Amino acid sequence: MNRFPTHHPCFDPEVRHQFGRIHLPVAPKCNIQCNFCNRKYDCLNESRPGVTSAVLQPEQAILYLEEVLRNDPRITVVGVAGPGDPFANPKETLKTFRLIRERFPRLTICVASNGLNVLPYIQELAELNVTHFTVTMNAIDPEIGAKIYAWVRYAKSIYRGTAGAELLIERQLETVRQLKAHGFRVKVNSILIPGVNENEIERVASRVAELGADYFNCIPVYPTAGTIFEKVIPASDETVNGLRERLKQYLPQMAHCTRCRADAVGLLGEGLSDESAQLLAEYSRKIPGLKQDRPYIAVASREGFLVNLHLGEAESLQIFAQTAQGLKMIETRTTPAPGGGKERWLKLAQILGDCRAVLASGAGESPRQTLSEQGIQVIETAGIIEQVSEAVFHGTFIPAPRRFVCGESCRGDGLGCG
Ligand SMILES: C[S@@+](CC[C@H](N)C(=O)[O-])C[C@H]1O[C@@H](n2cnc3c(N)ncnc32)[C@H](O)[C@@H]1O
Ligand code: SF4
Ligand code: SF4
Repeated sequence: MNRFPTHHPCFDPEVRHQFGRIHLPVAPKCNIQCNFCNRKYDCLNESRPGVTSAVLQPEQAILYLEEVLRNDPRITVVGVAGPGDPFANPKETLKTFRLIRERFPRLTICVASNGLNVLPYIQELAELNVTHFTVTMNAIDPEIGAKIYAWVRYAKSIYRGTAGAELLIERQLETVRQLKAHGFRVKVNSILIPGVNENEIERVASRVAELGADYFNCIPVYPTAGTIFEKVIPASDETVNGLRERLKQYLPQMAHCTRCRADAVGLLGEGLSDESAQLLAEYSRKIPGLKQDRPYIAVASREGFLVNLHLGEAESLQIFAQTAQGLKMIETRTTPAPGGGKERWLKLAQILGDCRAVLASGAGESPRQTLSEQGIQVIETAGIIEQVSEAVFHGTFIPAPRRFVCGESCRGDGLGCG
């Protein structure tokens, strides 16, 4: 397969007014904390990296992609750029790429990462014909890196200061080297933070050029509320242009980056239109793989009015059907006793063989996966049974209020507040 398809509006500036890209926001978590980044999900009015109006599951992302591609033939590239890091969410990212390849064998796929956890996946990415890769590198010197990265989480440990920066930088450099060895087109983003790394960017450009990188994107920092660098004054256009002129001796320079949202759609510069935002919201509530031929849904409830029990806590589930007269409770079914690992969920799948979904206020990864393999979708939701069940019978769900994920939107270290 051709490893260098054209028509990437970021890598090939000459096509940027004809061809567009879509970012699929399937990667919410991050494994580092950059002191300029604040990943807030739900703001429609802010157009900056790290923002998305919804997060999609891979299966939802494919349905959404199909609809966008049907309506916008300018889109030739699909990418994952957060809102966190694609390889802090490797399962979701790779599943999304696999589904894209099954459905759209010729579409150009790109991905943007901080480079910390890419190495284990490079071979698979190459096999999936992911062709364009962006690595963000803001320093070569760990002392400077320590001013930019609050923490780095790697192999379940947290590293801070120069130790964290050193680990990250080493892996970023090795990532660029191996990506090139596997034939990717590699762009390096470097965020210019005045007073912190303005003298470092040239070192980054020169090192990654030695490793074979193709393209360099020096991006002025976007001062973002809630971050350590929220008050930093970005470099002037004149300074950025002057720096890019100097950097040309190492690599071709990208000068048309529009610092996109994690859910951007269309030509560069087109953030997220109201219609696209609506579509994204709609698909983020769709339930893929719902077996409509199964008549019932099961509900975990304490009292039979609200969905308010975790699946693992429910000693019994109430079974509902949709009838001409509205929602009707058919019966109650006892669930298998706790313990027994996957066996417990396989038994539950048998008990719920005529159900298309089970609604609970929460569920672990194991029941989700086991039940879904048996054709029963586990849906985390909350609220009045009649309302949420109605939505599920129509193929959509009402999400439970988002739970706080440590380190995701605060500046914490991902280890808890205690
Ligand atoms: C949100 S990140 C997601 C992908 C990945 N985590 C990464 O860092 O490359 C996408 C790009 O946005 C950049 N970015 C995030 N916050 C920024 C800010 N406040 N100003 C400028 N660029 C920013 C990142 O450095 C990265 O190059
Ligand atoms: S790597 Fe940095 S810029 Fe990218 S999402 Fe994580 S914190 Fe934000
Ligand atoms: S942020 Fe820059 S490099 Fe990334 S998609 Fe937008 S224009 Fe392209």
